Amino acid sequence: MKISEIRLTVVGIPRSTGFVSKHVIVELDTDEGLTGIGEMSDFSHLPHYAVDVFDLKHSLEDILLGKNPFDISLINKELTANFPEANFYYEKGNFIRNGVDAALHDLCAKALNISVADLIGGRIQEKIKVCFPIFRHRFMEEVEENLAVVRTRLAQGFDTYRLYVGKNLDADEAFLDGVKSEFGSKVTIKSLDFSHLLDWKSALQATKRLSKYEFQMVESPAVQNDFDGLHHFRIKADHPVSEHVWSFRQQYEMIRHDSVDIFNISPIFIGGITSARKAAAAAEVAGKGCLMGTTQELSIGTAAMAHLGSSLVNLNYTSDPTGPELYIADIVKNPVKYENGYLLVPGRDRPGLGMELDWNLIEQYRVKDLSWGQVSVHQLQDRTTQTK
Ligand SMILES: O=C(O)C(=O)C[C@@H](O)[C@H](O)C(=O)O
Ligand SMILES: [Mg+2]
Ligand SMILES: [Mg+2]
Repeated sequence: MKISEIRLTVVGIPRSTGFVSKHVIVELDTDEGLTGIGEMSDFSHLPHYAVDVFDLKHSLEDILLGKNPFDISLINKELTANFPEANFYYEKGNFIRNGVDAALHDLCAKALNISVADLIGGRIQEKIKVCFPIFRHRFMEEVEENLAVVRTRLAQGFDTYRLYVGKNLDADEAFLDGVKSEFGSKVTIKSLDFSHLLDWKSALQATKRLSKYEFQMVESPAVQNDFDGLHHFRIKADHPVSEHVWSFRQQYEMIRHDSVDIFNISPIFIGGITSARKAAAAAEVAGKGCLMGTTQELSIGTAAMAHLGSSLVNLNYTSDPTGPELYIADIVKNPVKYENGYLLVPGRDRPGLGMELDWNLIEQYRVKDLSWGQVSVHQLQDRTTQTK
């Protein structure tokens, strides 16, 4: 079997907050009539420049056309040579490799008539515990809006939340106070996520201030790649520390500096299912915990994570992917499902990722490229359309 054609389609899909995320859908055709699909999810992150999708298609054609899709390791090696790791959380090369690697997995599993989870080691869990995101407060008036989000989502079964913090601590505190008094033990706060916005000392002070409320861990409480800072924070804080993995060098440094307790691993930020499995294995070997993060994928990207999570032996903390619940629409006929705060892994009876494209929806949300339009740094950091 040989890859014979590549198609890249860009969609721009708003979230219920109004923020629009742009994604690239990848289709890989083969000479045997099979098509694999993948997703380069959420290009709407810093850095504030756009990948030229027309040009990208040509680069990928050079790498992929004529290759046997089962040569996943070889193809990943070539992808990494062309789109190298850059030690930045939102490095777009990782998004590109991720979309291709997902499509390869979909294609190979379809060729064998098995699911992707079965291709990569089989199923340890059929559902994955997830938390719902509460985006960062900038103003006090957002506290009530976010408590209303908890009210609505709790009724749908989401009993665990992660809170982005660090821009308005009074509002962060008011939110946590509101959650405690209104929902009590019915709601769990999984993490406070500082998103690298503060240096470790400021994050430590903020964490101490918010520690009168219960939460399970603290994420990204230092600037990016400050491995010593994360270590100092970790030694001084009572809570476990989690950090995203965005390159193998960075993961190695975090292990060497004993910077974290938990690795937040997601295919989008490390460049695919293949790399995410390596990162999870490294976490296991280093004796660290593991959870699956998110960029807020659509259903194809989320299904890829569900299959990955299903096969991981060390997924020992609540994970993050809830994208399909945040966007106002999806681009597949059969979106992934959530039940009682769990992401359900598509069944063994559905070959590949178990997703089928819906071209009516794609046409509705298709945009011509990844260009940005009007958006500010704070909107990108806080995933909001709020212009104040
Ligand atoms: O844990 C994180 O960090 C995220 O979830 C990052 C978010 O910015 C996410 O990528 C989003 O687009 O909302
Ligand atoms: Mg995070
Ligand atoms: Mg994102």
